[in-house]
Amino acid sequence: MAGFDVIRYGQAAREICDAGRFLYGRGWSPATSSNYSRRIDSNHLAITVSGRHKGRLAEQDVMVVDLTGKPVQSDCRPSAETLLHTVLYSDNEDLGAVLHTHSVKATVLSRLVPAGEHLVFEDYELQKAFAGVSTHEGRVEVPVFDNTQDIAALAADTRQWLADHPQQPGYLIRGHGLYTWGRDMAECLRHVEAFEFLFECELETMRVRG
Ligand SMILES: CSC[C@@H](O)[C@@H](O)C(=O)COP(=O)(O)O
Ligand SMILES: [Zn+2]
Repeated sequence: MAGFDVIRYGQAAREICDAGRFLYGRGWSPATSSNYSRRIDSNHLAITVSGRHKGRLAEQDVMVVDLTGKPVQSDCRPSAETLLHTVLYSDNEDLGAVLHTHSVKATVLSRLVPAGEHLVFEDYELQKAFAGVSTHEGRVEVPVFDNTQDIAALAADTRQWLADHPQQPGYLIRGHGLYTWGRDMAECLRHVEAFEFLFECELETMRVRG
């Protein structure tokens, strides 16, 4: 007994591999950066093995962990940032996928937001690409957490923030990248694209204003 449905694992692994090819192709997951996960059931998720090239993922590059981040039937090491994924799934049973990317725009913009401030998207039609947003007339607040190698501490900080702001679609880590999530992989990929478009708009606005 695997302890999880192997057919669902196979489907999750294929979705993760396809997402990797797309995100690497767009330049948003360079040089083995990034990690991706997909829920299998209420207690298991499929997640990328640490250090793998995201543009060339195959099924053996995707493993199963439980919601504490413990590997299930695998000798591989899961993503070093597994806890940033598991806290999201633990606190939201409707969550089906999490994508972490390292684009140039996310990285640069995260360094330009002053310490203690959020990035705020306002009056962009494309905000409606985020789940639950039906008008441009709202605010999407994106917190910027300081980067750290202490992933357990960062996971605790992100968990607290999400508990206080349950509708937000993602967060940045300064000088590092984006975390976003969705009910399924399609929604999660849409969120990555929406963030990237909005990051570019913000950076271009700053450039034009000087
Ligand atoms: C290639 S440096 C990026 C890593 O330090 C990390 O931030 C990352 O996104 C990938 O880590 P991984 O352990 O492969 O999931
Ligand atoms: Zn990273």
